[in-house]
Amino acid sequence: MTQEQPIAVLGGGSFGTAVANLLAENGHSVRQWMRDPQQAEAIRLNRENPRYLKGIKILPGVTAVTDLPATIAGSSLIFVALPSSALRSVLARHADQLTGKMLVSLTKGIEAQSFKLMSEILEEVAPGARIGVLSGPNLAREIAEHALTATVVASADEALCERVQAVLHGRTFRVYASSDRFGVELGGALKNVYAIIAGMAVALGMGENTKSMLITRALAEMTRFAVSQGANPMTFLGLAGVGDLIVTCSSPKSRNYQVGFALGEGLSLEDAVSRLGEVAEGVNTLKVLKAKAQELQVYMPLVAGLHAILFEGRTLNQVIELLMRAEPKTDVDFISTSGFN
Ligand SMILES: NC(=O)C1=CN([C@@H]2O[C@H](COP(=O)(O)OP(=O)(O)OC[C@H]3O[C@@H](n4cnc5c(N)ncnc54)[C@H](O)[C@@H]3O)[C@@H](O)[C@H]2O)C=CC1
Ligand SMILES: O=C(CO)COP(=O)(O)O
Repeated sequence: MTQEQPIAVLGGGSFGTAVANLLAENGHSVRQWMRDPQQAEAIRLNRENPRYLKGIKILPGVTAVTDLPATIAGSSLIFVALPSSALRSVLARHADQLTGKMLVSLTKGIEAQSFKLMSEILEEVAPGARIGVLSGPNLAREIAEHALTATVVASADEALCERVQAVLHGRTFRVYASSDRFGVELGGALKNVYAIIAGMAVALGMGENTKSMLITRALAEMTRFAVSQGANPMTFLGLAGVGDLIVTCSSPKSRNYQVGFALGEGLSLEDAVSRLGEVAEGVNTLKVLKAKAQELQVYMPLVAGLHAILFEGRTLNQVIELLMRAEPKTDVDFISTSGFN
């Protein structure tokens, strides 16, 4: 019997660890690459990630490794769970090894200067690779603790979607397929910004009406932006759109929500981010999104409001006053202007 090649997961953080464990649970041999040799050694010895997902046992099928060229060479399917700020630089060094491989981005961010999504960076770095993204309401700790969870794999490459479904589907994890890679990936990146706002609202003791208004108007705003980029608004009604928006805006387990909550408690942005000690992609996404919306003249009052508080010295009360007094608008305007029915 031929032995299956190991599957690679790049990234030693919460999500890489959760996905590596899921794959191992389904009987696959997994190489989880991380840059920190001490962390890899600790996982080999204690079967637990010393820094992320504490208390979760890492299954024997997961091997923590630090040799990236060997990890890439040994796998035809590679999941990338690196922060958006690191993805390009880590993979560009090994571009010549990536031809023909299936690369699936788990990263929910946008590159600072270029405004590129992670799969677009992968395409640039590895033009000969087969590319997909995985996105949905997927809090790492809940996946690791076997909460029933669903996600979306998106790619124009149907065989890639089928392979990802085959390796990840399990007792507690369901994978839906989509051909709208752009919409699925954009949804995952944009919702992080609104989770910061939602966390802030909770810290400030705002009511349930307010939370519902925020989430719903956030969906309108992110869909409006996506439509301006040529995306299909229907994707935003799926798991990777409204699904991920709901979980990230309602859960104290979300790191972006935690940053917002800390801001609402009165911490500075710098202190909020350093208290977290993990990646909160929404902070960078906010900066690039505000600039892009302005350039494209897309109306995004929540993004503009959060940006004004964090980077332009406005107070929360000033921003709330502006938002509530803005001229009356129609409710689901983003659908009627899109050209989609
Ligand atoms: N944690 C979650 O619940 C989910 C996270 N994601 C996304 O996955 C991506 C990664 O997030 P997490 O694993 O949660 O982050 P994390 O903060 O838990 O871990 C980040 C990991 O990346 C490593 N890293 C940072 N810079 C690096 C570099 N230059 N080279 C190599 N490794 C580097 C860190 O050492 C750490 O192991 C983010 O884009 C996030 O939005 C997506 C879905 C769920
Ligand atoms: O993307 C996530 C859930 O789907 C995780 O969100 P945070 O990065 O805010 O923890």
